[in-house]
Amino acid sequence: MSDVAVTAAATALAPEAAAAEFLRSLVKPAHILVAISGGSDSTGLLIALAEQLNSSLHSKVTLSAVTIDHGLRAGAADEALKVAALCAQRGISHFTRRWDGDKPKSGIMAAAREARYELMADLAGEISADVIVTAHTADDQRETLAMRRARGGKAKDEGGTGIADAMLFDRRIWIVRPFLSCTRADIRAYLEEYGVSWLEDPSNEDTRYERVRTRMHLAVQPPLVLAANIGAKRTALAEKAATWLDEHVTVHAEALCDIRRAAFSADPAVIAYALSYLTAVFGGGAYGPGRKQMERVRDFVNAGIPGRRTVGGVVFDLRREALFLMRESRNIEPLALAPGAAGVWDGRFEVTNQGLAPICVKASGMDGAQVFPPNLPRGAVQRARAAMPLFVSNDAGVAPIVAVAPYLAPFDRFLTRFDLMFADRLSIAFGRQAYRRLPLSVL
Ligand SMILES: Nc1ncnc2c1ncn2[C@@H]1O[C@H](COP(=O)(O)OP(=O)(O)OP(=O)(O)O)[C@@H](O)[C@H]1O
Repeated sequence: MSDVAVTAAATALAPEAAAAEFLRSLVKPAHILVAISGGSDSTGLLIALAEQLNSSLHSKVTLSAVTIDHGLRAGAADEALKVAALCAQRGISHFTRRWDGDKPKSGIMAAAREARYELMADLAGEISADVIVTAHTADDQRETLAMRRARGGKAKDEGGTGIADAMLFDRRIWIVRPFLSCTRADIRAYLEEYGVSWLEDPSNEDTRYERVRTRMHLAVQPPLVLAANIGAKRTALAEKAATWLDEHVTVHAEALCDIRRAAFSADPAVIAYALSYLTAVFGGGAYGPGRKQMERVRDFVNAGIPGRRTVGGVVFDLRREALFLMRESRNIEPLALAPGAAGVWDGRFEVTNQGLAPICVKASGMDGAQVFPPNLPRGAVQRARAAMPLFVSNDAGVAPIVAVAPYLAPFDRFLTRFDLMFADRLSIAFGRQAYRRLPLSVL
């Protein structure tokens, strides 16, 4: 058993206790949007929250519920109606939202999840909900960690977070998972006690899904193991990496950064964590490279021989005084924007066309403007300039008018609270506001 694992007996929370703890953590008044599929976990979460609120300890809390019909199964619309009926019985406002967009041929699960979060976040905006809650359980957590381990991931060390207990989606709304320390068995027993039934999702039995196979495998393993303090380890790492960032890293014009050589004598785990996120941000990726790749970069720096390496679309340019990072100026796709339209270019910049003509955003190449301080090495600056955005108007007579902001890809869609400290510092280094705005006192 790894050092991050503790037995369920020590940490599993009863559903009522988990609901009560979550309600206590909210800054009141609060409006909670419960994501309910109708399965046992999310039905349990809705009932547990409603019961706590009925006991009138939290009179300033409002509950609403949402079911997403992904348009993928014939029975889904019917299930949403059943959930709506349950909510009506309890006097809880219920909304159904349907995913009508084009469905991709591969990666349907990931696309459905993305669409689900998008629809829920939109609804939360419409009804002024402060927070969305989903009913991920300790069993889900255990399955996720087992799957990552099976894929050779880093679930066992501090880099592996599993499912986060709170996540900022799309810089818009926090999604919190109050049942992450509850077991499915306890939730079902709780519902049975209240005489509330739930829907069984047929895909839960479908062994074509990796999660279903993992669940079956885990069912015959020794008692439930929860990775309870993974979050604490990750938070500590994010805080150390934030300090490292403050002490050693300077960002220039949102496209070039230098890291003092002395930084590389720090704890390897801290360096790998920070470098991975820096690589994602400068390379425009949603995820950073794995720890092994970052350790190779660290070894390259510590070997001390000036030269260049490219990892994850980022050039690591080692000079005598510092390591410089910038986007590799190859493979950068142009982005067309109609008047008034906004989009993310190269995963790095959010651009809004505020002019009257259509524009194209592309890599500057040799035409890059001089936006960097004069004392930086020329080669590094030239490379960074070449990968900066250039705005070209489709109407030769009209100059492009744009608003540009750095887009920190790994944090702007799914920011976990473990990474909050590091994300805050990095966004400030990029001249952006920090992320902390939250209706939860626990965060
Ligand atoms: N169709 C749905 N409508 C509303 N909420 C849903 C729906 N599907 C899932 N959820 C919410 O998400 C939780 C987790 O569901 P599930 O494990 O099926 O999703 P997942 O795809 O594994 O997780 P993730 O939320 O990370 O995408 C549920 O307990 C519920 O709160």
